[in-house]
Amino acid sequence: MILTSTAESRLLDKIAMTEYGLPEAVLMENAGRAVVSRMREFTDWEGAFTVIVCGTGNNGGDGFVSARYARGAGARVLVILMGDPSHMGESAKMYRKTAEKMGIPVIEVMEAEEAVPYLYDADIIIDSLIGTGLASKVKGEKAALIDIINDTDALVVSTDIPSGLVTDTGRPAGTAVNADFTVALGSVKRGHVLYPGSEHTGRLLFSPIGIPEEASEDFPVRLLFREDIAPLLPVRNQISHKGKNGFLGIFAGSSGMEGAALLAGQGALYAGAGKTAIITTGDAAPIMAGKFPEIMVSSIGNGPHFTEDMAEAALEKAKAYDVIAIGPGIGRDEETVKFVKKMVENFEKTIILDADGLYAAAEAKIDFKSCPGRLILTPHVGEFARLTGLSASEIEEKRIDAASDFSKKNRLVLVLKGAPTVIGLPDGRSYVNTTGNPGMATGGMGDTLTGVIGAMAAQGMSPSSSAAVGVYLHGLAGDLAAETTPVGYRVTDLARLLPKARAQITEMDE
Ligand SMILES: NC(=O)C1=CN([C@@H]2O[C@H](COP(=O)(O)OP(=O)(O)OC[C@H]3O[C@@H](n4cnc5c(N)ncnc54)[C@H](O)[C@@H]3O)[C@@H](O)[C@H]2O)[C@H](O)CC1
Ligand SMILES: [K+]
Repeated sequence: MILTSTAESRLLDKIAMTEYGLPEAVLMENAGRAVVSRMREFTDWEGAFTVIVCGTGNNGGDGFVSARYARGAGARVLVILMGDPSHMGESAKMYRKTAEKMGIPVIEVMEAEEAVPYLYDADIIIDSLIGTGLASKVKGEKAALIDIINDTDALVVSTDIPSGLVTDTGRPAGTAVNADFTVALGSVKRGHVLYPGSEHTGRLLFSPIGIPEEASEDFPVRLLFREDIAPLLPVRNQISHKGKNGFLGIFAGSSGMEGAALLAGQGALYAGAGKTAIITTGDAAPIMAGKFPEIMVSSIGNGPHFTEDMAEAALEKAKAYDVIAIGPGIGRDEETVKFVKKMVENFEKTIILDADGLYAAAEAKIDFKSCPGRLILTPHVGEFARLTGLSASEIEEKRIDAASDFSKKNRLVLVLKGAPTVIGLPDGRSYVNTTGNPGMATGGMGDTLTGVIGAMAAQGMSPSSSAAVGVYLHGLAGDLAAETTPVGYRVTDLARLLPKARAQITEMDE
């Protein structure tokens, strides 16, 4: 499913109207009706005192349509209109008249205070004050009205996007409605999935409004749902044997940081890699040996961490692997930085670069475009800040564009971890993941994800698909873990749920 910016959602409306001949009034009718029909599953309109708060834009127009359908569903309805009615567009004006013709009371208010008696009495409030047309910081009486809506204990349903939320960034423009439900109309917007927009949105529902799918087929940002992932998963047929499911070599660990390497290996194991090897340093190997009988642990050179002179032997060893991962627990010694540089600039198959492997890449100023291999980088915001020179807040402000700009410029796959995780593709398109939860913000989750993505790539998937499936699966396993223990579940609990998550994806596909 596509994820749109404000400009893209406006373009979609325009294409629908001009190229497909769908009048604005039809889109608006579909929108207003969708809000009421999608909510039937979650609330009983019958007898509910419903106050529809309308602005003077098309979001308000949707609200006048919703008033009719809520009435039709048995609710007692009343419309509060705030703003200069002369600003209303033709469709919105028309639907106001329709509602009034049916005897639906429309109360024009200039001050938020006037709306107080109705709002505090409401069972349900439909928030149709401002949608994607938010122009700047919400000012004056509309801001006060939003704060009153948030203060009531009515069930709040936002039309298209919570009023006051900036569609492109998910940030409140001064203040924003805290909705219990938001019905996204025609497309899911970036503000619905970017933090804190995802909190203001509440439970996100989606409804098409008649815009043909073709209109958006080349839009660059897509949300990853199960139906996007299922077709990408390699089918494990009966005769499949470990050789077919690929060989992943994980160059990881150092003295005192053996755990990260083991967690990456564990992630690969439970994600179905055919064979998994951990290659580590002389001092770290004995600590790891035997922890997972299925994982071959070997070492190159002696000493506490990787050094440049180990690179030749490592590249020799790496010939046996289909995919390698570099980084979990390798440390930041300058010799290790040189080791990583040699590996990344000479290995010709797929490399997942993570954790201190990313630190090394930034320190050594590796020119990713000139590397012979297919790269997948998996930074969290801090590692990405070091790679790009952007600050963490600059990145969070434009997480989707920051990821896709970087992946396009460096012609690689970038997994920008966080809420939500964004996958930038070499051609500048991007995926936004829809699985995962706050319980996953703990040490070792990233190491595990490296192993999961490595396992997907080892099973023959392209770097883009490996990243998409790996991130989705990892988050889904985290959601399964959270079902039993909301917070405080261990990374290992998540890893052990990977096979169940994978089965859940393929089962539902049959
Ligand atoms: N375009 C279409 O074909 C369809 C759009 N749909 C709905 O329309 C809105 C977008 O409508 P738009 O007319 O562009 O503006 P809004 O109604 O979202 O907002 C304008 C409204 O808000 C007030 N306002 C704007 N900025 C501020 C501010 N900073 N402070 C206070 N008030 C502000 C302005 O005065 C107007 O009253 C979209 O979200 C959909 O809901 C249909 O769904 C489908 C057809
Ligand atoms: K709204």
